[in-house]
Amino acid sequence: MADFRQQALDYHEFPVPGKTAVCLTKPAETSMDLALAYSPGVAEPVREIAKDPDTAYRYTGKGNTVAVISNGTAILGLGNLGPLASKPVMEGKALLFKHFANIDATDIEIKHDTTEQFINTVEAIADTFGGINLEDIKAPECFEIEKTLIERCNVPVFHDDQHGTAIVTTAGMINALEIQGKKIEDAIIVCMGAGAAAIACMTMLIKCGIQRKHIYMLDRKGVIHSERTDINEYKALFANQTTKRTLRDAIAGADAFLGLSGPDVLSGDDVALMADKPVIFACSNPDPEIKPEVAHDVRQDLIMGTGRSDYPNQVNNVLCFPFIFRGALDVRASKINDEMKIAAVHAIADLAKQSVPAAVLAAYPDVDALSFGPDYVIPKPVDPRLLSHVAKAVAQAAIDSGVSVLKSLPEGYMV
Ligand SMILES: NC(=O)C1=CN([C@@H]2O[C@H](COP(=O)(O)OP(=O)(O)OC[C@H]3O[C@@H](n4cnc5c(N)ncnc54)[C@H](OP(=O)(O)O)[C@@H]3O)[C@@H](O)[C@H]2O)C=CC1
Ligand SMILES: CC(=O)C(=O)O
Ligand SMILES: [Mg+2]
Repeated sequence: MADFRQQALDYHEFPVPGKTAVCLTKPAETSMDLALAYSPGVAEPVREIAKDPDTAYRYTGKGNTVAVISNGTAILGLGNLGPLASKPVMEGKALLFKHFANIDATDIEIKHDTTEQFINTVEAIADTFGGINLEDIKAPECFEIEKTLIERCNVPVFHDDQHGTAIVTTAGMINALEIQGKKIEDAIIVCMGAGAAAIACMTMLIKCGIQRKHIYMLDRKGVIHSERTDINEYKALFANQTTKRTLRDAIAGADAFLGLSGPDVLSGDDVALMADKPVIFACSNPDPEIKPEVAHDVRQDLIMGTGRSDYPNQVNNVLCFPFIFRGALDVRASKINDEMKIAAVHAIADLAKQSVPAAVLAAYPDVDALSFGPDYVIPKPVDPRLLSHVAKAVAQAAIDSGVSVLKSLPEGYMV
């Protein structure tokens, strides 16, 4: 473990600090190149954009850029460690945008006093980019921030921890429940955590068939129930009329547990109380709510997922955000709406049922085979088909729901 820590630090430090850099897309060798790139040539696109702002998509990189913006208030499951400490995660998201979807992402970490100040800062820079990916901003402020920015910005604004996580979790949960022979409308689910990711995941699961009354949501103080007077308006949407108060009360007989909280909050004894053939997605990063080996020691009939790359079933928003933005940017969607999100859910879920290409297996040397089943409920992030499947479904949904500038997919798109 000490070795891994040093390896991770070395990865970030060498051969140059950080994980991203800028590259040029045009020549800059000759005096003519410079005359075109800079003065006097650059004045021509300046004049065009001043006349018609839409031409920024034609003459600048705007249309292929996303800003990854954080204030560091909920960095993974590590908590509020401030904007600068969030930079490795934001650079990491930029790496994933580029590697998986060829989107040029810029990380921006914002220091602020008030929520309004944060919103104003993002609004002021939003036109520079083709889209805004909000990241690791804690609840409940994240809800107002995203809503207001969607209203005020001309480009798609997407809080990844809410919707990216919800899309991937829902895709995985649909498949895992199917493998366990459970109907989604009958499933009882315990959600540990009541923040950005948890609220969005439960909202999306309801849209895809889970019954609201079958959800037990918990925060640090226990079950969110209708007699609590200390809960915000977002948690209140999930307040049940129930006598259950603790995780132990809620987990007894539950079909599924979703962890979006912190490390080691679910014990083996809790897992033993779940219904037959349970599903556990312990998605807290970097340390899950329960270690897979602890859960598997207790139950053999379990489907287990985590947010990490080093266990089967990685339930992580990386399966979504590069690809949903790819689709949205490619048809110039003005927003990322529910139709696009639900299209992404089904594209991800369906891909797990198709046979896995050799390139994916090659990236997991410890795995002999991957096929739809308990250890493979969701595609691997390295699966090259995610790009075409998810981006195409999302782009088509944007067109069909009338939020795109392009009115049909470009000829040969993602074939
Ligand atoms: N795998 C994935 O793709 C993703 C995983 N996550 C993980 O989800 C977690 C939450 O992230 P996010 O929603 O953005 O953060 P927020 O700060 O918005 O929410 C955190 C929530 O978790 C609760 N919580 C934290 N620690 C505990 C604990 N020990 N016991 C019970 N509840 C706890 C908090 O309770 P209270 O309200 O009482 O403070 C709060 O409701 C993180 O661990 C993060 O890594 C997030 C996004 C994606
Ligand atoms: C994966 C991610 O976005 C998180 O843990 O916050
Ligand atoms: Mg995050």
